[in-house]
Amino acid sequence: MYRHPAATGPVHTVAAAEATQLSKVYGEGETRVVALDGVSVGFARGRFTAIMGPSGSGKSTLMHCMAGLDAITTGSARIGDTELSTLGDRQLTKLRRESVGFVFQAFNLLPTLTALENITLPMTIARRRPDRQWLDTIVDTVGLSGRLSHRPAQLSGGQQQRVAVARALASRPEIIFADEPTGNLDSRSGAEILGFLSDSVRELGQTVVMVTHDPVAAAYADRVVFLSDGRLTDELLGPTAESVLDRMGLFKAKDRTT
Ligand SMILES: Nc1ncnc2c1ncn2[C@@H]1O[C@H](COP(=O)(O)OP(=O)(O)OP(=O)(O)O)[C@@H](O)[C@H]1O
Repeated sequence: MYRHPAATGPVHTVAAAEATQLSKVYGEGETRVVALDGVSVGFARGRFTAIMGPSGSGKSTLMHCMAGLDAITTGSARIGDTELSTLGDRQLTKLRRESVGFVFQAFNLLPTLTALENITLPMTIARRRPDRQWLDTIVDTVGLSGRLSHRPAQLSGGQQQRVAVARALASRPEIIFADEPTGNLDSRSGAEILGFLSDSVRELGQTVVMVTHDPVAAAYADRVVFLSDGRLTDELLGPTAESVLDRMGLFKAKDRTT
């Protein structure tokens, strides 16, 4: 099992990441916003979870807090056995580099590097030698074999996002967080990316958490958790696009009656 060097206490984790009574407050006085209000949720190992909810419900905040990109106000956020609030900036940077993979809506590739250099960049920075066989598997999985020496500007949006997915997978992180990974893609490229993310879970045992607005995207996940006004309000196992839509409709109907 993964164990961060800074971790203390007993090993008891089944979740790759877990929030317990997690609250996040931005600002103070008149600008105070409670973005997360006592959220408790676990993201099981080797599972694909989608986070859904209306705009402003706290989806990105939850992802950022769980990924150690944003400090929590109260409660607990853990990756593996590591309590993020106990880590200093340097330890957090190390944890993000070693244990977390990211895929963002804007592909966030370095324009001067080739596809291969972008994929291996986090490991280059960490001075870790990539596992050649693993790298080949990933590059094959995302269908980039013929494009490794291309720079991002020479690749389509879908191919750039495939590079970002390969980069997230390359170091076999404890967990991958994807924030609207198909937001900038046409539906065919989007479906490919979602297919790669779910393949990485089912075939490679990766843990993936994805924020999305799209019921079709959410249907690739094993489980959907719904946020509303900073609270976890519902969840759906084995979602289909129809069941997600249905559930979202229900929320809208509830909103109208309260
Ligand atoms: N840095 C910040 N400073 C102040 N308030 C913030 C900050 N980031 C987010 N918020 C507020 O926290 C709440 C939750 O925002 P968040 O971005 O997590 O929502 P979201 O569900 O991801 O929304 P969207 O679907 O529109 O991306 C919102 O009310 C937002 O305005």
